[in-house]
Amino acid sequence: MGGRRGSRTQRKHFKQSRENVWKRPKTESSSDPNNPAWQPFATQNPSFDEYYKEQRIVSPEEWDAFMEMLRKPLPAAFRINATSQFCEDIRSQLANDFMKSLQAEAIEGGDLEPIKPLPWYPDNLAWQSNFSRMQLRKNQTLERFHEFLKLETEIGNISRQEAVSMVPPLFLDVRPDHFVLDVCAAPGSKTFQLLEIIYHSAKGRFLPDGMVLANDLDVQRCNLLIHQTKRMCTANLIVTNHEGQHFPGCRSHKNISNGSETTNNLEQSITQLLFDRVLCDVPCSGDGTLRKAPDIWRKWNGGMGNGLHCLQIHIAMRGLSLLKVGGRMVYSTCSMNPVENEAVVAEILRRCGGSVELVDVSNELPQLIRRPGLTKWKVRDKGVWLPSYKDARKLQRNGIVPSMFPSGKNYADLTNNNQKSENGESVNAEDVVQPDDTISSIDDLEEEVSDLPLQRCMRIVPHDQNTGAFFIAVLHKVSHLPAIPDKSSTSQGKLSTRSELYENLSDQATEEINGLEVSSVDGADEKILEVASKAEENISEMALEAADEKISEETSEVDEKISEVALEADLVDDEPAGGAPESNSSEAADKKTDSAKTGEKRKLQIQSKWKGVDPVLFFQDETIINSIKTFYGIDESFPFTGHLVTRNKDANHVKRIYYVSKSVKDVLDLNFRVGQQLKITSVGLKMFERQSSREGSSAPCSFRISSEGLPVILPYITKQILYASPADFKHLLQYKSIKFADFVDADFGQKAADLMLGCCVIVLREGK
Ligand SMILES: C[S@@+](CC[C@H](N)C(=O)[O-])C[C@H]1O[C@@H](n2cnc3c(N)ncnc32)[C@H](O)[C@@H]1O
Repeated sequence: MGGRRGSRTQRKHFKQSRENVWKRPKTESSSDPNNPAWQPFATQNPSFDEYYKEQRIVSPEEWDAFMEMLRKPLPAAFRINATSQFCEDIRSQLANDFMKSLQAEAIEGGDLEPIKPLPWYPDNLAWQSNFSRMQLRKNQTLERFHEFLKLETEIGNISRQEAVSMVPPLFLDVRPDHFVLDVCAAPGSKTFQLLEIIYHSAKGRFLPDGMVLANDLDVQRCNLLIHQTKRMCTANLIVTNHEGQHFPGCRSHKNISNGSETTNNLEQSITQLLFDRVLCDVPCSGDGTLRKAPDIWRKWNGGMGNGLHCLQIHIAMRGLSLLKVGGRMVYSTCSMNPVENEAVVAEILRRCGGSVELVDVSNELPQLIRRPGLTKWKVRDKGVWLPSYKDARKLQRNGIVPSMFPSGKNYADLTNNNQKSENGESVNAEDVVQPDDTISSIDDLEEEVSDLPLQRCMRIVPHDQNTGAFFIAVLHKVSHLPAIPDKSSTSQGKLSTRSELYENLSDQATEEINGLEVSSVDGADEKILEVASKAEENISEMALEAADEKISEETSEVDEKISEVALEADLVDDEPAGGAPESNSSEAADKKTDSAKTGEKRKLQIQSKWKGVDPVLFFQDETIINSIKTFYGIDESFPFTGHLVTRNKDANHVKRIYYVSKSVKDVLDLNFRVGQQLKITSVGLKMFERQSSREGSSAPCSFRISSEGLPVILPYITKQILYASPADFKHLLQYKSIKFADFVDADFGQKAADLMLGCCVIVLREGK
């Protein structure tokens, strides 16, 4: 493993295992029970039983209850969007209407409570219904409730999300001014939740000071995320498409403004993209979702977690390196497997050597039932139990690494009697055995126990509170990460992992310091001593920075490849479902022939560092901005300068103008300064759109306000805005055209007649 080659293999492995979780093969028979070919999913798998019984994730006495719950369909869960203006109405409709009206149906089905708020989720904002998704879809009596869920989801007032998947963001302790990185974010349920938390805790201020950067490796899944988060109408989100383990460092040495800043603001602009909070909800084997995706029963095998372990460590390590000192990171998976969970956490704690602590959160969310993390577990490979790395060596299991085991020990380090193995690692000669040596009985083997406080991790199991399973660990960065050698996975003479880069770079830095120290002692040069001590302080930072540069060079190559593939597959060139400012915007190409469109688009994309991705540009055309300001009478206090972005360099052909928060603007500024390291697939809130109708294009202002952006700018609009009575508002919705004289409120009719040609805003006046 390690290096680019390793990560590609891991990605392939991930994609294969991913299918287990999300896809049912097309060839499989339909789910119609009247079809004779139909077979229900087998909800058993002997290897699963053997594996988890041995891992003791639940006690032997609980085993049957655990398995029984795993075989039941998962109840539907959803969250009310705390920032929605209808939040209170929805909560009360659930508590006062649906809780009662669904009772009869629930009793018939043997459940006591039809729907209930999840007791551990703050403010009764998350609910669980004891009806499965299937029941909701099929049962006539539940139709009204199902329709309610569908409609409110579409509008963005509620989000359907598995109950346990709501847990990780709650442990992140996000505040409104935080910069949050969601490293593996698609399809975006937790991103949406994070944005909600940021907005809700900002308590109605103009826009929160914080932002969320949602990243995912998979461009198609990024589009799902964009679609999902579009319902939030946010200016505080950036969506990027990178490998999490190689996420760019964005560190600038220069502090140059784009010309839009005052000196005061310039002093405060950021020089490195670091985050207050990081969520690493990493790719995993997903067996915690068995109740939702029962096809996993058939495909599950004990090796699935082993193949993801190293990738998970790399993503988590990158997350930690992008976390500010003092910041919090949550590592989570929807897998029950200790190799993907406790083993990963243990390895990152070892690599961070005291700079990162595992937080005891037992006092947080006390109503959430969870189990402490394991301190002992075993590794299974190709049907054989391996209690320690020593055993993996004996059996020459190349895919097994020391970090998968509780001690994390590479036993070769502990002996004097060493020899070099094939891959350059030391092996105790006594331990070298033939591959056909087998381990007969697991009971004969020595059991490893971790000495790290892994009981502070949390495992949620299904039968504790009728949910799916999840694993969560909360980490706190107390100081800069050290330069750590990655002994567990080193291949000789090759820099392949980030930690190896750290090691190598930190060695160089140490040599420099040693040199300086010698000369300073010899020449008693105080200046040199000062520089030396400063250099020493900065070792890990230097290592990080140089590693970032190396990694980001490598990443851009691979990411360009991904872009090419996406372009070929027409993923990038299509207008996305949500219409957000994705890389695929086709602004410049409007009203041109297809080939001219393609030519122009390619030209624009060439200006971008990322192939197939239109660059994000600050929109600074004063003529257009002033015409918008004047036409809508936008109050001077509305922050315009530097907050408008587009994907098109040619102002005459800009079709959409997006609005970004101050936090996002700062990140975009930095991204320019560091040579566009971020591959941005979506950013900003669509605020203005060029009028396309004939009447509209002859209006004094050629841009209309988009409905997504309206809530943000509404309080600042002083012209082209009218307040209608409910009766007139209804008429406006009902009829395509109305004569001014026909409005019920004559004054409203007169004001409407006085409007300038073009877009206007009609606000519904409160009725009686
Ligand atoms: C468990 S899912 C994340 C679910 C998401 N956090 C949510 O709540 O909706 C894992 C995600 O990781 C992405 N992924 C896989 N390998 C990755 C990598 N190397 N870097 C970043 N993302 C990756 C997958 O595309 C997938 O969307």
